[in-house]
Amino acid sequence: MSRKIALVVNPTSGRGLGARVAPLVQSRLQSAGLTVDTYETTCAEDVGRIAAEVIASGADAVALIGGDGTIHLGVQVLAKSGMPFGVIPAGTGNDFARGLGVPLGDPGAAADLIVAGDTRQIDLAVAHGEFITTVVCGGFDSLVNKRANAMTWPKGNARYTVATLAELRTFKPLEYVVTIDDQVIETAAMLVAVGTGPTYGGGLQILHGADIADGLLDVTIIDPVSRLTLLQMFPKLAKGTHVGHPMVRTFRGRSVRIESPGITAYGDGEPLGPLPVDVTIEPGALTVLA
Ligand SMILES: Nc1ncnc2c1ncn2[C@@H]1O[C@H](COP(=O)(O)OP(=O)(O)OP(=O)(O)O)[C@@H](O)[C@H]1O
Repeated sequence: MSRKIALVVNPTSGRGLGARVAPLVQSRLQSAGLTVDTYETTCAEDVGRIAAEVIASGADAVALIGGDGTIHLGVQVLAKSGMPFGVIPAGTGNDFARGLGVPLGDPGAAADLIVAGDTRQIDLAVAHGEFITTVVCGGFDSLVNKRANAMTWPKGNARYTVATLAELRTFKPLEYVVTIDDQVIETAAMLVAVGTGPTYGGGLQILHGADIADGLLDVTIIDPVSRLTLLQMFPKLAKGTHVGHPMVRTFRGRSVRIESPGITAYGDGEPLGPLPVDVTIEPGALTVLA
């Protein structure tokens, strides 16, 4: 009997990329002999509702066409369900797909991973009662995230560059208390980021070397640096070569609390709520086709 795949499409992801790649992905899956039921979301709430329907329908797996925001919504329902979950990246950031090693910019190749059907278990972080698939941040980066989310221009990752330059003009280091398991760190810092996946902001390796299946949270603290030094760090973040910089500290742990007054925590690029935020880990919570 052929495997039954539910293909859930956010047509608005990546400014319409989701809608554009859906027919190609559907026909690739069908020509490989899979039975495909396609669902198109009409609003954010549809993602979780359809994911729950799919789990109840007895489908063998679910594939999501979308970006990190759509995946975040779907994972709230798919986590701990045991339902194998594949991703066709179609967003602007695609950091979850990047962390999994799913090919970007090649929906056919991403669909082939779903056809292959190999599964593995990966970890999820939990913060403010939500599953997080990539990074929780609270600091300079959450201000950049907030500004970038509100921008309609420029398109794609260039938004983060423009937002970074704008925030840099006025940003001052923040006072933090960061608790990693039993270790309490009181420090001034530019940002504190924690999570399971290595990147955010469309490929910035803030948690360079993070293993999505090691049962641990990775933490990066960037200590107070000048605006120029922070700016110079961005190309290094893209390559992961910021690690080893004397003002970059990295840690691993099972629970992390970030406290700093007046800052909002972001998770998977979406606002989670004001700090403090407690981040914990759910090892192996998601079954992925990748
Ligand atoms: N029809 C829809 N179905 C699902 N979500 C929708 C829809 N219309 C708007 N949205 C909103 O779109 C948001 C963003 O979608 P998504 O993350 O897939 O794309 P993106 O923002 O282009 O990419 P990325 O998050 O990778 O930067 C979702 O979090 C949701 O709130």
